[in-house]
Amino acid sequence: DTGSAAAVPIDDVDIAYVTPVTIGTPPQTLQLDFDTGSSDLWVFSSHTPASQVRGQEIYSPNKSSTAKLLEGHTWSITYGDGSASRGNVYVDNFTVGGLSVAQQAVQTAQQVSSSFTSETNIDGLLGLGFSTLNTVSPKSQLTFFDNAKASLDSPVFTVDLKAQAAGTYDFGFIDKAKYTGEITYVPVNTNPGYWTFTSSGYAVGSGSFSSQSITGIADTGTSLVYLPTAIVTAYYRQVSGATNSRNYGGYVFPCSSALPTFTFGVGDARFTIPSSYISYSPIAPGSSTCFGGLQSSSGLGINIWGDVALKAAFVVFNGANPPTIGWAKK
Ligand SMILES: CC(C)C[C@H](NC(=O)C[C@H](O)[C@H](CC1CCCCC1)NC(=O)CC[C@H](O)[C@H](Cc1ccccc1)NC(=O)OC(C)(C)C)C(=O)O
Repeated sequence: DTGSAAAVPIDDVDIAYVTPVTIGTPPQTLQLDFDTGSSDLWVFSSHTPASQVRGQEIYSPNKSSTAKLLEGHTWSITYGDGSASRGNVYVDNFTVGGLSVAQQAVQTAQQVSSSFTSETNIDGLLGLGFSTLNTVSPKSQLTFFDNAKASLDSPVFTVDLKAQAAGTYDFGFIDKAKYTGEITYVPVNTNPGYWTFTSSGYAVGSGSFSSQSITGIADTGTSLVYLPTAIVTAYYRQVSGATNSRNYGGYVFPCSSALPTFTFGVGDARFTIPSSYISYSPIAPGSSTCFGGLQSSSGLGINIWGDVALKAAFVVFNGANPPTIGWAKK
């Protein structure tokens, strides 16, 4: 089996991407944020209080002839940005881009935090991290990828995110038309459950490449790139007027400033993030001060290669044993 579905930016700065999925019988279509940085599949549902729903599509298990309540199971999750949700669990038919899983655990929200309510374009999340991170209790549940893996032609999914355009999530195959040159694979550390790998170093603009190990997670659910402070200050030293603003919570700079590119290494391969991705967005609509797409990870305790980096590559998440991650130019 294989599957392929679109990854569509939800706004004009690619803060997140959503992918259509269908749940139940007859099929109910929702737009989910596919997230390699977590491992819960949860949706806005008929159990979500109306006061917390603002236009999101919902899943109604009572309208699905194949839905079954997972008795006594609950879930509760809090993400890095402080947003949270919790609820109960059903199993039902679940399809992504032609790839179906018959008894997928679908976590129905009974409570979502205000940031989810206000994010009207996201109807829920589909976790693509390792199932060890799943929060369902008393028995944790498998991700869609883990459930589908045995039926896939190859135990992989690939991520091709684009700037202000629809990209794709492919399951079970590697589409040669989506990348150029070779794919460079490196090991993945699955503890505690992210796709953690080690980059071989970085360069700012046309500067020399600094070979150093940068261990971090490949996270489709994080918008920006968060790296060690020394690297980030070296970058913004090349940007006139850049400051690390406590007020705006990170590096900002005059939108008119010239920005260097940022290159990162994976093994012997080199990937360059265009300046336009790092000139992320004005701090407010129409402002001449811009917020950087590269920020310090010092407060996070983990380095994160988010969408700003993933957009610059074609990435293979290889779920074989042992798992690896592959990066290619496109
Ligand atoms: C609970 C654990 C098992 C897993 C958990 N994993 C994570 O927190 C990482 C994961 O990738 C989560 C997944 C996101 C949660 C919030 C909704 C969107 C998905 N990432 C995160 O928690 C990181 C948050 C993102 O970076 C937000 C996302 C966003 C999207 C739309 C609108 C506003 C904000 N972007 C964001 O803040 O962009 C700015 C900085 C430009 C404003 C953890 O490590 O704690």
